[in-house]
Amino acid sequence: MGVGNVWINFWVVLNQIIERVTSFFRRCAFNVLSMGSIPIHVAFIMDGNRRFAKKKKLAEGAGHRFGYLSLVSMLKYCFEFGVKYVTIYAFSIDNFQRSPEEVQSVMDLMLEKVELLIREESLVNQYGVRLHFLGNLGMLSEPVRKALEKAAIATSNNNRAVLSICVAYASTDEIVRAVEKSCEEKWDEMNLKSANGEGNDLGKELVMAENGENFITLADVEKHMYTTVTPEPDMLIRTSGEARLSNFLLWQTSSCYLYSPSVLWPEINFWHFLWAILNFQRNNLRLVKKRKQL
Ligand SMILES: CC(C)=CCC/C(C)=C/CC/C(C)=C/COP(=O)(O)OP(=O)(O)O
Repeated sequence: MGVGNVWINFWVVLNQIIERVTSFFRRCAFNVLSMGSIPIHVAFIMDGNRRFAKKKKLAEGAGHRFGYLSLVSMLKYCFEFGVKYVTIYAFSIDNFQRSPEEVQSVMDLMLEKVELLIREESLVNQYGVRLHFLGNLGMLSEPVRKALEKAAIATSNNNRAVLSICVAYASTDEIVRAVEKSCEEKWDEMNLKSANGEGNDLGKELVMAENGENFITLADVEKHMYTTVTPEPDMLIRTSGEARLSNFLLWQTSSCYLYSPSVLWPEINFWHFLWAILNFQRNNLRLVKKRKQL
């Protein structure tokens, strides 16, 4: 055996030992934290990828590639910790206004990684995660849309957790669409009543509308949101120190704990995640009370 091979074997074994030791410490830390409340649903705004590339003097696209690695680590920590739902802001409708090269580069990355995520041995299958894509998917190119549909179908039998990936997403777009659908549904219902000669009911509804009562209810709108498969997030982590929602889950986050560490997304690590959970646990009692009052 050459000296080169000895070194390679040494590195492989060393990395395995490091992974086992860190995994042991992770489990210890999780066991301690599990005594407190665990968020059921965590959402991420993965901010700071381009700034990371700039800081490290890398090509812009490299920032998003490193960002993907952080995403995989965060998913692993979430699912190891027992989080059941994770939602990520992968591409906003506003992001389409970036240069065509950048849009293409993120789309290529998404295509490549979604293919990886549905492989048999992937993290998604290891943790039994169903992939759910939400947003105005009609804005995507056909190959990307087809790849996302394929991934959703390939993971549809996984039932231990859900990863919702928001692509071509804007919360205001989601709300407008849900209100439109609710109105259409209501009009159809009224037309049916009128066709069945139930004029009285129809009359009552028109009087209600004239009196300023709601023509459609919160429940009507909620039924048409993209997020019906998940409960509301308990914690939203946005990296790079920004404490804004940037049109992400505006409807769903009224009593969600927002945590915004100053670290850039590709730099986020286990300790940031742990610290986020600790902060969540400190604030959760107050938020649970608030939710009950709503
Ligand atoms: C399979 C899959 C879902 C892959 C997703 C990969 C990934 C990390 C996408 C992030 C996309 C994005 C526009 C992030 C925001 O950072 P930014 O570009 O706005 O960076 P900045 O805040 O520094 O400008």
